[in-house]
Amino acid sequence: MTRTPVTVTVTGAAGQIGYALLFRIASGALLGPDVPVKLRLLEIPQAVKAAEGTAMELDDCAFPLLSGVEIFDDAKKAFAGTNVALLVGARPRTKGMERGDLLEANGGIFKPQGEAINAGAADDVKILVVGNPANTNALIAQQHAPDVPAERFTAMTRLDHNRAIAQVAKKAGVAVTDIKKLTIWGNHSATQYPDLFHAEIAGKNAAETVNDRDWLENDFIPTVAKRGAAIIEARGASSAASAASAAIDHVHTWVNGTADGDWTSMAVVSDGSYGVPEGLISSFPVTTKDGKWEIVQGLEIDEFSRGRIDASVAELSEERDAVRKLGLV
Ligand SMILES: NC(=O)C1=CN([C@@H]2O[C@H](COP(=O)(O)OP(=O)(O)OC[C@H]3O[C@@H](n4cnc5c(N)ncnc54)[C@H](O)[C@@H]3O)[C@@H](O)[C@H]2O)C=CC1
Ligand SMILES: O=C([O-])CC(=O)C(=O)O
Repeated sequence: MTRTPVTVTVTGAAGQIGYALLFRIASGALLGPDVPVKLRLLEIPQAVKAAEGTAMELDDCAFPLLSGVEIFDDAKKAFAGTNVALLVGARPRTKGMERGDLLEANGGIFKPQGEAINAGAADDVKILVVGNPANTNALIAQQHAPDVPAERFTAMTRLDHNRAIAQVAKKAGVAVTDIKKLTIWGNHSATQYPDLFHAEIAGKNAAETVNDRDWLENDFIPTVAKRGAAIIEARGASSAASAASAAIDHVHTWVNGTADGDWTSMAVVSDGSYGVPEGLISSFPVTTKDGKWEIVQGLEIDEFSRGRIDASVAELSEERDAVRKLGLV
């Protein structure tokens, strides 16, 4: 039986993450090797031509699962009927821009995109916001889509999650597949808290197995939290292929489920769990099943972890206050 193609909308399609992402979606990595996809690319008018070039290359790959590519510079059209929306395009911070300016500029993108998703996306739409500041951009879009269940709006901390797994595996001299139950808490920013106290290495507590508190506090946490800046320093451009790979992982896990005995990190709308104020889009440990996520409950949070989680969540509250003042939420 031939399946109906799933419609996937990608914003910022002509950007560097878009270039790394689209080919993997079309190859089947996003949804699975038997799921045909239809791509809808959204760009600003100046970048439509570049998106057309990428679409030509997608044609040239003759991907068996790709049933069509359409390009738009109008959000309402791009999100009409979409099942999966990957919101990658955002306004980067430029010289002389204050944080408030950045939030305002992104509000100008994520408010209309939230409205467009509300107006025309498919009933089962799932949204991943990658464009920074990802958590607050997701909050802005979610607040302008009152008819879409809030839990469908998520923001990406899977890149941080994957970065943390890679660092622990290297430190412990094990395979990345031996690391389970890693959690990124809070904001996708330098305040994020990668948590090893609930993680496992080959079935044993990760923090105890590593048994190196100095490394955990002064190497592991800052390395993961500042990895984005380190990549920019080394590459002269921000993470692109790894960000695209994490976006694929995020949606694939959301749709296909977490493995038994493991969880992942996703920034999702808080229900008040772990003292995170309700409504903030904050990263938590989550399990997924049948296309739905659930926050892992009952983890004991010690004083050290409490302080780290609270600091990152306080930053999210400040960002929410700032966009409230701008009338964006
Ligand atoms: N959450 C995460 O872990 C990560 C997030 N990022 C963020 O992802 C975003 C994209 O990164 P890159 O692809 O490297 O940037 P880029 O600058 O190469 O591409 C962004 C693209 O978005 C487009 N765009 C701007 N406004 C748009 C709008 N209103 N509608 C549709 N498209 C629009 C631009 O024309 C451009 O082609 C940035 O905000 C970056 O900071 C990057 C890495 C990791
Ligand atoms: O810092 C940036 O612009 C890119 C980013 O979010 C990351 O690499 O984590």
